[in-house]
Amino acid sequence: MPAAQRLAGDTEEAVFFIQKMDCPTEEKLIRERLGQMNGVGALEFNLIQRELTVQHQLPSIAPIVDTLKALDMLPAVKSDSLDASAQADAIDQAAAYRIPARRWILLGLAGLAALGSEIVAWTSGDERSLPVIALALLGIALGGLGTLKKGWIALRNFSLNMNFLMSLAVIGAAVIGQWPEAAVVIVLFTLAEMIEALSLDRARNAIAGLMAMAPDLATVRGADGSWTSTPAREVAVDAIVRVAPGERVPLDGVITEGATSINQAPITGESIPVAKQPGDAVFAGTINEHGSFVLRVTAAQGDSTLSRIVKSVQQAQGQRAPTQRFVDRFAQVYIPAVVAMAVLVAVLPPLLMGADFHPWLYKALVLLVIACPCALVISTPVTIVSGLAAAARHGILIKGGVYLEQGRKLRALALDKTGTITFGKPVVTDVLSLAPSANQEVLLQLAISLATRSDHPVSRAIAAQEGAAALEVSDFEALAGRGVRGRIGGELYHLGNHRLVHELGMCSPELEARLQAFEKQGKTTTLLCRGAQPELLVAVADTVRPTSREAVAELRQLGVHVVMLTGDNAHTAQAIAAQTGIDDARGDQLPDDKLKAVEALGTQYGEVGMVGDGINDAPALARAQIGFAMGAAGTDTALETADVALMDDDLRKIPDFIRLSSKAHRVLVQNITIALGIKAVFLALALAGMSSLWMAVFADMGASLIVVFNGLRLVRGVPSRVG
Ligand SMILES: Nc1ncnc2c1ncn2[C@@H]1O[C@H](COP(=O)(O)OP(=O)(O)OP(=O)(O)O)[C@@H](O)[C@H]1O
Ligand SMILES: [Cu+]
Repeated sequence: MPAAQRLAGDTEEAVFFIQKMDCPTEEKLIRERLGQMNGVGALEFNLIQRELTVQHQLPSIAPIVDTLKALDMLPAVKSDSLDASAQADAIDQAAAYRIPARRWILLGLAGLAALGSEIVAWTSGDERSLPVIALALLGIALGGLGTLKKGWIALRNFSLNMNFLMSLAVIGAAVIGQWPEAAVVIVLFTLAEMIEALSLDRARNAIAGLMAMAPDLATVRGADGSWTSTPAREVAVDAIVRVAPGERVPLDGVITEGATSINQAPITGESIPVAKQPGDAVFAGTINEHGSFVLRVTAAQGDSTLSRIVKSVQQAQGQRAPTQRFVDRFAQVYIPAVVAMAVLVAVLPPLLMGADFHPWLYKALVLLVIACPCALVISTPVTIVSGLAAAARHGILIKGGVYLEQGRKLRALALDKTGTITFGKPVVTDVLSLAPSANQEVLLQLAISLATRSDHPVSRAIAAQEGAAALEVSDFEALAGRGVRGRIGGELYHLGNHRLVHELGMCSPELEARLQAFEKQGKTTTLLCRGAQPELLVAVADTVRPTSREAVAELRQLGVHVVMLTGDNAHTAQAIAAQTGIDDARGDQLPDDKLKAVEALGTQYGEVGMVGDGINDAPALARAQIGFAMGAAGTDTALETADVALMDDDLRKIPDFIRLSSKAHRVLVQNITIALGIKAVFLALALAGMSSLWMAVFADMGASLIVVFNGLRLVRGVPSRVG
């Protein structure tokens, strides 16, 4: 197979919708032809969406279209970076594609003709009488011309594919006088292809079904204040939309009036209603339970969180998972090997042993049918897509089949504390003046003035304190992992943690003892230092999420070592870890320490996952085999950068993800075993002369159906938490 050329410099991209591309054999054919064209680079196939993405450097896409047409692929242009106006050509064909009734009727008639031919041959005892041949030809003409045509194209392009093998088998059967059998085989094969196309549609619908959750219409306020029903896709950002009780939210937005509770299951997978009030974000597709409310639209329909989830799942399934790559490589060797074997079977026994020519030729034809790896090749993508779709429904967005396959191998998981194990919304619990003479009010005002300038959760907690108005701060600077500093009224102040105080050389045994008392209660301590003197101590406490403890226990059951990595001090880390059931907690971690910790976990345990907010742990997240982000429904970056994004803040979704990964793995192994097992059985039967052609086709069809339905089983859901 020609490798895709590496194109240097800028490339253009065109996306085609190819209705006829529903079997991996078509992919192979296209890959072989387009791969040889000058100026064509990477090709990306998405069989389930029937999409082909071509990177190229051609002045126009016409030659690509011509090549595809010559292969009888009937491409429709979905997008073309050279010609933006081409876009409308085929946007929703994938969704609208159905097998036309005409084809089913033709196939039914073909089946009757084939059956008739079989019956006449059987009752008359003559397989080569005129009526038998006429009926068989009728069956082939009605049901098999498509296959024969594709077979001919494959032959012209020297591509050994399923259609070619089938055509050869049918022609071979006719040549040796097995007319009824030739007709039955081709009808069965066509039927199998149609059923396979249908089942792929089901896999695709698993994804499209996600999108269908957002309503098409929105009630929008016009300039005159009246409400009109408008198609959601036409509603612009900042429009004002009303949502009635029981309705689904049509677009992403922020509530401006009214309060309600919303079932966010379509986004987060969690059906417990969430209370919403003005200022809260709501998502397209979620269900408004009680109140009626008004929202200001924050994203057009195509950019809504739900759309982005769907796009992300579609992209994810376009990338090949490791098993799929293996299966594809295997198929490349398998087909030629079986074909070579068929040739030997047809030629050797008659030549060497003077055996009868006919029975061996027949066996060879059966082998050709068995050579079709369709079931094998289709089994993996169907399983992966089903798994990705099931996860998305459960509020877990997996960015590629790779991660779905890898999840079950996780042996260690590093968690960040603030916002991951805890809510990340600390509140001030204690304020303590360290200099007895000083005025605490004034010190607190200074602390608030500095804290107001920072977005760090600890600073935000302090800034939220009641106090006199914030003072002017100059030379403000944030000190990562430590705190902040700035000048107020000409004097330099530091506001930061224990580490900062040490680095400034301001700690004392007395202060140490005071700090420890708070830290051991799981509180985070912050000190305000004037010049060279710590003067005010502020302790803040964060609440552990109730789901964290359960998640940690489940992870441990799954054999995953859980580690807490936090920038907070070691005592606080220990205290919070104890509340959560984590026995390995590491505090005082700067971003670089977190990275090193993840690396060390990798060598000690194997595959490592990391959950973080991506601010102070971006390097560690990138280094982990799987980087998780939480609460992705609200933040764009988390949705985009994580390998696996949890749409809400429930850590229990990680054990769910691992279980889904194990289940997907089991289904993959089953599918490969079934596909290869059936082939092996029929290989033996064929050589023993005990399999007929139609049995081989039937077995092939059966195997395809079994693996597809087995794969689709995954859509039904994420394995439950109990047990
Ligand atoms: N802007 C700031 N204002 C106040 N304190 C800060 C600030 N930045 C850092 N700190 C102090 O430094 C510590 C470490 O901060 P860092 O941002 O590295 O981790 P974190 O967000 O607290 O915890 P985690 O690593 O679990 O997310 C904080 O616990 C806090 O005490
Ligand atoms: Cu100290």
